[in-house]
Amino acid sequence: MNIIEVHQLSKTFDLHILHDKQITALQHIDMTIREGEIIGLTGRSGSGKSSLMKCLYRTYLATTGEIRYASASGVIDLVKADDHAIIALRRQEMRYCSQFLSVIPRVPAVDVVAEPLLRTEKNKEEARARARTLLEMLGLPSGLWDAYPVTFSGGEQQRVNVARAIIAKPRLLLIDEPTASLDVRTKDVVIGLIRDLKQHGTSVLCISHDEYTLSTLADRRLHLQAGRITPTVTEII
Ligand SMILES: Nc1ncnc2c1ncn2[C@@H]1O[C@H](COP(=O)(O)OP(=O)(O)OP(=O)(O)O)[C@@H](O)[C@H]1O
Repeated sequence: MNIIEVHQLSKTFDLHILHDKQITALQHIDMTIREGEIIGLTGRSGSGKSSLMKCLYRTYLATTGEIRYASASGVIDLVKADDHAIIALRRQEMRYCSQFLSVIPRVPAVDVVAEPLLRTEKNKEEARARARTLLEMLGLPSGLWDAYPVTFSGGEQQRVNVARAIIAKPRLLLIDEPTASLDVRTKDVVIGLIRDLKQHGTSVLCISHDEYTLSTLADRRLHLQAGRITPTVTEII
């Protein structure tokens, strides 16, 4: 069964400060994601990968088209759904993990990671224990677990970000460059954790430029070129 069906999705930005110049980021996108499928999303810089992901997460509102999402409680069009429905989906079943951690001031790493569980789970200590397990698997030194991620290195922040994205086992995970700036061992851990999610039924759309990650993780690839999905990869990425 498809968890996502995208029909004729386009996204155009109107740049008011540039005298209403228009930038077309996505054009007539048709795509599907099956339950438990991992899709690798590739394409050159500026080809529209992040815009597509943000349209699926509704950070960006698509200009035209339809995104049918088979939620746990029925099919919903993510383009037309009201904001309350989108917020509920984000809390319960969809997660977007950008390349960069948006750091929450004065919240220790373990709570940043556990936060998606802390909202719902009664047993807060169990949620924190799960967060510590993930941080340990990802090789974040234990001395940093209670520190604030604002001062962490890029790779350390990325581990926190990935752990936070997967801790609540979302139904749909949109993840941008999860293995960039990680060493090979940690890369393998991230790949293993995302594969575990797939076993649990999670569908994943993963932007990556890393051939190792794509070849070991993705069931299928979609390639974007100037805002369109191309049937085959025709350019060097
Ligand atoms: N908020 C925005 N306002 C205006 N233009 C935007 C906005 N977001 C993206 N764009 C434009 O849309 C096009 C696609 O950008 P997008 O970030 O989706 O590409 P990308 O493939 O993710 O690139 P990268 O690999 O460099 O992250 C670019 O021309 C970009 O300038």
